[in-house]
Amino acid sequence: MSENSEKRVLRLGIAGLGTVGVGVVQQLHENRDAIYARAGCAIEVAAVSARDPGRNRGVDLSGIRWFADARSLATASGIDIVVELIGGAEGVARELVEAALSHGRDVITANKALLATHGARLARCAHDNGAALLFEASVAGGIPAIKFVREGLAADRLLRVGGILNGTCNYILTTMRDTGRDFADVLAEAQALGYAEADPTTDVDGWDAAHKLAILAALAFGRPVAFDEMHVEGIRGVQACDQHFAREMGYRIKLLGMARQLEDGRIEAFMRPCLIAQQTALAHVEGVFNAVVTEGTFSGPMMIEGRGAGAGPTASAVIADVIDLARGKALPVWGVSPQSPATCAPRALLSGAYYLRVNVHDRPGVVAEIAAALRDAGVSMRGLSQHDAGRATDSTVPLALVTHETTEASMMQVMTAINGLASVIGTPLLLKIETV
Ligand SMILES: NC(=O)C1=CN([C@@H]2O[C@H](COP(=O)(O)OP(=O)(O)OC[C@H]3O[C@@H](n4cnc5c(N)ncnc54)[C@H](OP(=O)(O)O)[C@@H]3O)[C@@H](O)[C@H]2O)C=CC1
Ligand SMILES: N[C@@H](CCO)C(=O)O
Repeated sequence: MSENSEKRVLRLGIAGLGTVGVGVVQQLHENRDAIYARAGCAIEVAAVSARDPGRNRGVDLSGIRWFADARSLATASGIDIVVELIGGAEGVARELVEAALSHGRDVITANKALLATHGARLARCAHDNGAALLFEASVAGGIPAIKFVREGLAADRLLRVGGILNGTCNYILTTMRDTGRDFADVLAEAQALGYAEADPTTDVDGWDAAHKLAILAALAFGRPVAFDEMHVEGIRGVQACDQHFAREMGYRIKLLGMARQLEDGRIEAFMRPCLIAQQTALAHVEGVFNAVVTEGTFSGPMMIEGRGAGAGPTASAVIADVIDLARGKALPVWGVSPQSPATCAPRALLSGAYYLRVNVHDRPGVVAEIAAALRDAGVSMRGLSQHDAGRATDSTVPLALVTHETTEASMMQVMTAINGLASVIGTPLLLKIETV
């Protein structure tokens, strides 16, 4: 941190001037007085970097040094904090963050992919070099999710952490339910509205939300999670009929992530579409909103909800980290000294009740075949529903059932058996019914 004779100034080097980077520059300008009062010093954008120096970004960058190579911000003079807002688990973002931390320079990032994938190594690097690594914006945009878990619940023993962590998916699922439209149709709308990327894979296949869950789990349980072992499923398999069945059965479909620590130290973690009871608070987190839920031994269940993306909310989280550093408040990355990653329990060990939807040829004996698959796996059915309204001109019809408590291993056996039936069309959809 620098001092001069007139006032203390904290100088930022911002890498990435897209949605979030420009939001940070704008908010630092528009909310200058309040930020000054809270930081106790002036915050100055001393340097920036992006790919295209010629692009008009709608903010005044005059007098700010431009770096063609973002990695130079790691060691350049006149910079107190590197703010990495490029994105991606590899490439320039990773190289910049590693170089800055190795140089003992504090880093703020919104990059959940980087933290979920390389968090263990980065935490060690920050620790070894006496640098801070802050990442409030990486989970759920404007919601202070990191501070909520790491600082607010520091005294508790958390039993689970999770939530609805992707606004694009929540928007698509909410709109499908409210309008009866199909996934592809609503995805196209989400892209036109700017919620989903042109390549929506990271969002709709669950990876963005899974990155965020990995970060929350690391904070909740004090050590990073082996991200490549986490069970991740997206929402592409959800059809309009599933929304219909879910409503009829008293549920809503949400892309939900949940992590729990098992007694043997392994982490049970999944990000997948789930059914949750429609009378719960989490079921009413709608549209682009996100929510983080925790359950602590001492604090009990809690939920915080808000905007999980966008320039304003995300920039506000980035600047909150800047203010923390200005106040001299930097904590260990995962709230405790660096630890080796925890392994994830295999998916088969999950248990609970399940929803299964199968598109079938509407002819005698089909239900008996499906019931036999459940019987053979030792799964007890709680209810079954079929609607003629869903019957297609080719006499195929969706059929949905819910089970009593069972194991994921048994449901995987059911899925294998059902997939082999001649009467089944397409891929059946299996959703966990999650108690929240
Ligand atoms: N958008 C959101 O709502 C949220 C985003 N985040 C995270 O924030 C980060 C930034 O996201 P967002 O602002 O949306 O991303 P954008 O795609 O809008 O912006 C990325 C920026 O990085 C710059 N960039 C790309 N490659 C390089 C490079 N090699 N060297 C220097 N600059 C480069 C781009 O330059 P140029 O403009 O010249 O192309 C652009 O300015 C990501 O980690 C994202 O996951 C987190 C929460 C919410
Ligand atoms: N693409 C994310 C926002 C960035 O984390 C979402 O839709 O929630």
